[in-house]
This record gives sequence, structure tokens and C-alpha cells, in this order.
Amino acid sequence: MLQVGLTGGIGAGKSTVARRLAELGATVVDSDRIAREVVEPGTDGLREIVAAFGDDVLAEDGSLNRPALAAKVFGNEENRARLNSIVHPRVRDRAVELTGKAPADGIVVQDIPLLVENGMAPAFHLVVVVDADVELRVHRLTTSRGMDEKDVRARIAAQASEEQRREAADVWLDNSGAEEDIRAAVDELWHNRLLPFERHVREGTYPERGGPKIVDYDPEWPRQARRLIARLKLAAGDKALRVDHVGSTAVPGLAAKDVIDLQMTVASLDDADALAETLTGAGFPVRPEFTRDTPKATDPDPEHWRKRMHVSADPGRWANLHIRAAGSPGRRYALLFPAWLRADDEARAEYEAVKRETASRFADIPTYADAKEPWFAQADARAEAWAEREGWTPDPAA
Ligand SMILES: CC(C)(COP(=O)(O)OP(=O)(O)OC[C@H]1O[C@@H](n2cnc3c(N)ncnc32)[C@H](O)[C@@H]1O)[C@@H](O)C(=O)NCCC(=O)NCCS
Ligand SMILES: Nc1ncnc2c1ncn2[C@@H]1O[C@H](COP(=O)(O)OP(=O)(O)OP(=O)(O)O)[C@@H](O)[C@H]1O
Repeated sequence: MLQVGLTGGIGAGKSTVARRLAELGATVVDSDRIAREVVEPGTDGLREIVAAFGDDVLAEDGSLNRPALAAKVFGNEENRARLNSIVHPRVRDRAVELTGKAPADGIVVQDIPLLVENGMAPAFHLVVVVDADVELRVHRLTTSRGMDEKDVRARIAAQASEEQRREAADVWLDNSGAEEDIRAAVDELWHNRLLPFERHVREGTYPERGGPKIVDYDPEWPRQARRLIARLKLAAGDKALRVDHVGSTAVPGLAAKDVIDLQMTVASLDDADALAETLTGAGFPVRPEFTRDTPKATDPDPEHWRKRMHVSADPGRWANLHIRAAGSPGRRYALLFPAWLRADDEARAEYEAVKRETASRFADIPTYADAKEPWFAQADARAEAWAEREGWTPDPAA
């Protein structure tokens, strides 16, 4: 089952996107709708709200007077937090229950207005944010939905900023255009990303990557890495002592293959093996053929260079996860190399030239990687010398 989080500010078009996803076959779990169910007449939720806010939030028929409650909570942070603390846990429980009913090969889309605000992004395989310019949202809500402009703006002020949503968004859907445009973008997402992603997670397989193609440094890489790291930490729990962004994409300014490399530090590879199934379910199936790094001259014993490798099942974001044991030379090296390249402009430029030249000569990744080895052989000593000089350590004291 693939779990997708869908969010966006009020009026951005979440419901429009959710509707299309449902037509395509997704199981949609709608938080706004659940938030209404859990405060229906006769529920504990409604009783708690009345206890907290008084009888004047009830309509004559005993149901919740929504505009009256809205007037108390939007613009008053303390009240809004109090309401959230009553409603959100109930919404979450019910959402878990509904998600559990979806088929094993299903794609569940949870439509959650406050997904970013509530720090829920790492719990999903993928987070989709729908966005439109604030003024356009205000216009749409005041015209088509007849909402009061002040109410709309008060809700926008109580919600995440665009920047916070960008940090969480694996997919950014711009809904400033016509409805048919957003529907076409959703169709594309469904067919080219969600369907294959779900299949890979279920079957423990991963997408094809083609040959070594070097692209210019992308300033989005660190943010993409942060999102994957948050997911991996949540999935692995205490067994992940650390998760770091490593490899060339962790070196600002360096051109690289568009693959995010991550390293999870575990106490021992037994812990890595114990995590294999969990990580597969979280979207990182195992690549069983990789169990070892090439030993470096500093420690020629191949036994010390054992690791486990997983790759992302998401066809829209290639990523490798290397799991290495604390204290192992491979783990140290994976942290040292990008640290050195970040610090040494000349080495970085040299390495970029080697990558570009090698990638232009070799069409498959293993040959490309082998062809870079001679450069690494001389670079290792320079990286070590730099570490010595700078007093660099993989685990600086906090
Ligand atoms: C205050 C209430 C009664 C107002 O009801 P109303 O029918 O006017 O709005 P509705 O529930 O349909 O929400 C419409 C939109 O308002 C925004 N919104 C709702 N609650 C909140 C909140 N607590 N904080 C920020 N924005 C919110 C969201 O964008 C949502 O999509 C209601 O929104 C509510 O109970 N809110 C608390 C629960 C909640 O957080 N719901 C949203 C996510 S689960
Ligand atoms: N591309 C579009 N062009 C014109 N109108 C649109 C477009 N997308 C959505 N709308 C309209 O804007 C309003 C808000 O859209 P929608 O209900 O999908 O947003 P939402 O994010 O689900 O809102 P809420 O946060 O209140 O749940 C609706 O009236 C919808 O019909």
C-alpha cells in the first residue's frame, strides 16, 4: 500500500485534486470530513468542545454551530490550539482505521489541511502540495464558496507559509491555472509516479536509472535529502543512530548524477538486517547484490567494508541508502569525502571534471565507477591529510 499525503492552504484546490485521484482509483481519506464526523451530535468530541467553549457554540438543534466556533478560534491562537487538541487526535484515529481498510495494493491519499503544521510529512511515502497564489485563493473562496474575506485571511494566517510547505513537498502542484490543467497534472502524477511507486514498494523492486548522466548541482538536493532522512528516521526508530546526506549531491556546487545518497549508521549490520523489511515498506527496498564497499588503502581488510544497500522505490526521486556500522571505515569515509570536497574548492573542481569526462566515455554505471577509481586512489590521501590538519571527525561532540 502506498501512503500519499495531500495538503495545501485553504482554497488551494486539495479537494479538486483529491476528487481526481479518487476517479483514478485512489482511496481518499478526507480529514475535513472526518473532523465533522467526530463532532456530530452525541459524540464525545462535541461534548468536549462545549465544555471548552460554552453552549454558544451549539446551534438550536444541538449540532455544532460552525461559524460561531470559527469566530472563536481563527484569530485566537490559544483557542485554536485547544480545539485542535480535541479534534485532531480523533481525526487521526479514524484516519488510521479507514486506511487499514484499503486494499493491500491500493494507493491511499490522505487529504490533510494541516499536514505540514502538524509535522506529519515523514509518515507518508510521498507528500503532494497543491498551491495557488493567496489572492487567487481568497478570490475563489469568496466568490464560488461565498466565504467571508476576513475569515479566509484569518485561516490563511493560522496556516503554514509557502516556504514551510515547500520544505515538505515531494510534489508541488500549481493550481493557478484552469481546472483541466490541474487534472492533467494529477493524471500525469498518477500514471508516471504513484502507480509505479506503489508497485515497487509492494514487489520490493525499484525503478530503472539508465547510465551515468551528470547534471549541474541542484540547490533542491539538500531539501530532498532532508525529507528522505526524516522518513527513514521515523521508519527505523532507535536502530538508526544517525542518517546523513552523503555522496556528491551533498557537496554544494558539485555536478553529480541525480541520485541522492544517504547513509544510515547502525550499531551493527544485524540491526540493518532487522530493518530490511521495515525499510522496504517505507519505500526503500533492498539491493541484495551490494554488500560491500571497495576497501581503501587505509584499511585493506574487506570484512571491515561490509554494508547493506537499499534504494528508493520512487521513480520520481532516485536515492540510495547505504547502511553502515558505527566505527566502520566505510561509514567514516562516506562522511569524510563530502566534507573534504565541501572545504576544498580545487579538489571539488578536479573531481567534477573527472566525473564529466568519465561519464562521457562510459555508458554503464559499474564501468563508470571503476574508471573513477584511480582518481580516488590519490584523492584519499589528500582527504585524510585534510582531516588530520583540520581535526575533522565523523562524530563531532554536540
Ligand atoms: C472551526 C471549524 C468548526 C470551522 O468549520 P468550517 O465548516 O467553517 O470549516 P471546515 O471545517 O470545513 O474547514 C475548512 C478549512 O478551514 C481550514 N481550517 C479548519 N480548521 C483549522 C485549524 N484548526 N487551523 C487552521 N486552519 C483550519 C482548513 O483549510 C480547512 O480545510 C472547523 O474548521 C474545525 O472544527 N476545525 C478544527 C479541526 C481542524 O483542524 N480541521 C482541519 C483539519 S483536520
Ligand atoms: N483551477 C481552478 N480554477 C478555478 N477554480 C478552481 C480551481 N481549482 C479549484 N477551484 C475552486 O476554488 C475553490 C477551492 O477549491 P477546493 O475546494 O478544491 O480547495 P481546497 O483546498 O480543498 O479548499 P479547503 O481548504 O477549503 O478544503 C472551489 O470552489 C473550487 O471549485
